[in-house]
Amino acid sequence: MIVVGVLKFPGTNGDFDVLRALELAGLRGEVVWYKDYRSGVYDAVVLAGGFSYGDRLRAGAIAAATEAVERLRVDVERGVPVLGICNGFQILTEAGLLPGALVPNDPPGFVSRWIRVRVVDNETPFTLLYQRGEVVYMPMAHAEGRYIPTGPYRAAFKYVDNPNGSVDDVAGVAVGNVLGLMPHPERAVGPHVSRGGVGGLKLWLSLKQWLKT
Ligand SMILES: NC(=O)CC[C@H](N)C(=O)O
Repeated sequence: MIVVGVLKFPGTNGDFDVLRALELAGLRGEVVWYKDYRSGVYDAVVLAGGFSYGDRLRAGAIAAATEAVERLRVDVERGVPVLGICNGFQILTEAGLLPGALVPNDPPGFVSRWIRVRVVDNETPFTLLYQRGEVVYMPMAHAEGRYIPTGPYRAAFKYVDNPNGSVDDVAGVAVGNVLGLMPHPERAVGPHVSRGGVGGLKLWLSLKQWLKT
């Protein structure tokens, strides 16, 4: 049976929403506490959002130094699709699994509102059902989401109205089967989880198609 692991650290708070979104797409998800994470178990892995370790040091920095992320690295090398949402994206950049850094917003402060993003790469396991250039609506909720490249990178999503000062309007970055995204596709799957936006639904359905379930 196909199972998507939803990795949870102390302070992760988006895991339940991810489970619900997976379920709506017809995928089976399983929350896995970081200490219990093993490589070779999951068909795909989602790092849910939140405030791992209270965002101490830098958002994502402490989680990135755990054994769980070393095990995740093994799965990435084997081609397992991995999605980091918001704090999950911050963990992936801190771990060097995605290029660049996510630094405090400019202008500074926590921004929680619905925004529009444009899909620029529809060749990832999480975006194949979107049209290239399609604009989708999703909520954002972060204080450290300003993307700064540190070398070459492939943007997967771009903000339509840049809310945080990200270089080149970058909202999401992909490398191989790894995708990081600042806004929350798990909170844009229908009225039960959000106020009705469904811009994230195709992301979960894309994964389902990619996994051929
Ligand atoms: N929603 C989240 O994942 C929060 C992200 C992060 N802790 C920040 O505020 O930047």
